[in-house]
Amino acid sequence: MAEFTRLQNCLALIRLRNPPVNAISTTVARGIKESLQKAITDDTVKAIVICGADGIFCAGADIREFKVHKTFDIQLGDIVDEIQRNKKPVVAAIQKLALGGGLELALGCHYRIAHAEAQVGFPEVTLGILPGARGTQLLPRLVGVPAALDLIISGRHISANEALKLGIIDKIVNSDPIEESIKFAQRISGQSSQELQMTSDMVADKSSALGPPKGYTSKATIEFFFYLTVPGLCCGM
Ligand SMILES: C/C=C(\C)C(=O)SCCNC(=O)CCNC(=O)[C@H](O)C(C)(C)COP(=O)(O)OP(=O)(O)OC[C@H]1O[C@@H](n2cnc3c(N)ncnc32)[C@H](O)[C@@H]1OP(=O)(O)O
Repeated sequence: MAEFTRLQNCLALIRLRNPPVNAISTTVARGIKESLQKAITDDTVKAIVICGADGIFCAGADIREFKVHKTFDIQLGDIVDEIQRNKKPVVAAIQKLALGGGLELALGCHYRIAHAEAQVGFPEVTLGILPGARGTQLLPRLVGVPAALDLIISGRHISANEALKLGIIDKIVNSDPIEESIKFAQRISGQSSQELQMTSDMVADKSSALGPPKGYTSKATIEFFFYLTVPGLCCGM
């Protein structure tokens, strides 16, 4: 499930809870969607923090459901779109792990604050799939196409430090990232929706200005580049 808490100071906290790794099951996805709706439609909420329970953000889609249904049906892409469409700033507080769909959820947020020991990555390739919930568009916007390809194709987990250097994470802390995210969300909750919209537009402009990386000129690479960067060309979630 996902727990919705209305905090003081005009903030809402959405906490993923699905032991042992807060994987995104259909129930968790529904909980996130409902919590987001509550936070977005409540005019007294000015900023939103998303975190995980029990010291871990999220290890991605719930592979227990995958084993039963042979497919993931969590509509995570819709959730990421909703976060991005919404005008209130959303901060992801990353403790320990943000993998697969967990990283896509965090990439959909406007800011990411991680604990120094956290790790992030896209392990989808180890399941024979590609990130399908906007990760293939959002990651290259932040880190560029070659680094995004490397992470998506290798499936490797990287440290918070490497993620910070690449630009995936905005800030690393040695203290509790949830507390830090709440403080940060409080600070930015004064930002007008117009300012936030301008920031989102700038990120979108930057991504559409990206061309295929120099030296990568084969037709297959260019097609893959567009697959990576153009929303809607991506399969299924
Ligand atoms: C579409 C697809 C989308 C959106 C995706 O997100 S695909 C990606 C799905 N996620 C993964 O493939 C991650 C797989 N898990 C791991 O790599 C590791 O388990 C871990 C790094 C998350 C933790 O490793 P470790 O500390 O060594 O511990 P264990 O491997 O022993 O795992 C601990 C328990 O957690 C359960 N687990 C792990 N990942 C998931 C998951 N995604 N969904 C459900 N449960 C998960 C794992 O089975 C262990 O459970 P128990 O055996 O202790 O009951």
